[in-house]
Amino acid sequence: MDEKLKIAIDGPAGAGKSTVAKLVAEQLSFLYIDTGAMYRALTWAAIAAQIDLNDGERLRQLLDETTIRLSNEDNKLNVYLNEADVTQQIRQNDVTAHVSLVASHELVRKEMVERQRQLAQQGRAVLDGRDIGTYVLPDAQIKVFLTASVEERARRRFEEQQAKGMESSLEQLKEEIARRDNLDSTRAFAPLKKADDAVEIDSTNLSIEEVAAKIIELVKERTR
Ligand SMILES: Nc1ncnc2c1ncn2[C@@H]1O[C@H](COP(=O)(O)OP(=O)(O)O)[C@@H](O)[C@H]1O
Ligand SMILES: Nc1ccn([C@@H]2O[C@H](COP(=O)(O)OP(=O)(O)O)[C@@H](O)[C@H]2O)c(=O)n1
Repeated sequence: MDEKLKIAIDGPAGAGKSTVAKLVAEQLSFLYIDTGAMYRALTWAAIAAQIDLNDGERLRQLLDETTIRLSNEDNKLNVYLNEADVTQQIRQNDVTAHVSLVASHELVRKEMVERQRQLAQQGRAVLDGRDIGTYVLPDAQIKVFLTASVEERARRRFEEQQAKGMESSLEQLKEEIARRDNLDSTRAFAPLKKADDAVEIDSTNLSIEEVAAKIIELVKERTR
């Protein structure tokens, strides 16, 4: 297998990208790079520093002063911002509500994409996000566009939040997901969209294991 093999998984919120990317990476012993966690970490830092999230130049300045490290310890993904563990904080509702605005700025994206390409250079890797197959790694050998109905995606988030003991409403989650998808797919720079050469997988009626198996099958087909 190619030492530099890359798997790009893009798609809307709640389609199962991170869950499946992590599983595929584990099964194939690839590095897993959660690019959404990087945008979330910057958003968390910007909120903490009370920066205007419409100000792309200021956000870029903050990013330039900030290190974001993704680490995989004991099968758990941890995210460090200037070496402080922010793994839990970046999943908070206020970060989720503002991350697409932060990620819409071209100045922010250019630097994030640089960092993501550098991380991916380390070897075989699975990256998940919104623009991996179209922009970050247009030459990735395997590209998947993972979707599911908005109802199913909201249901999954609802269950996830219930399990964590977080207050939430299904209707609100559906609205929030639809709003974020809209922002992500209509932004001017590197919007969420299926790459022409990506394989679309609709996970609405598939289990996590079934989606992972389909991706591993694609890898086997392409590397035969
Ligand atoms: N195929 C699936 N069937 C059922 N639940 C799923 C499936 N894929 C993911 N999930 C669950 O849905 C939630 C959202 O998945 P996640 O991987 O965070 O999505 P994304 O990274 O695309 O936003 C998680 O709680 C996950 O366990
Ligand atoms: N490659 C990426 C990854 C995430 N993002 C942004 O970051 C947000 C959070 O990404 P995520 O993958 O953590 O989102 P979830 O779908 O897991 O909630 C997305 O809604 C996008 O606005 C992006 O613009 N480009």
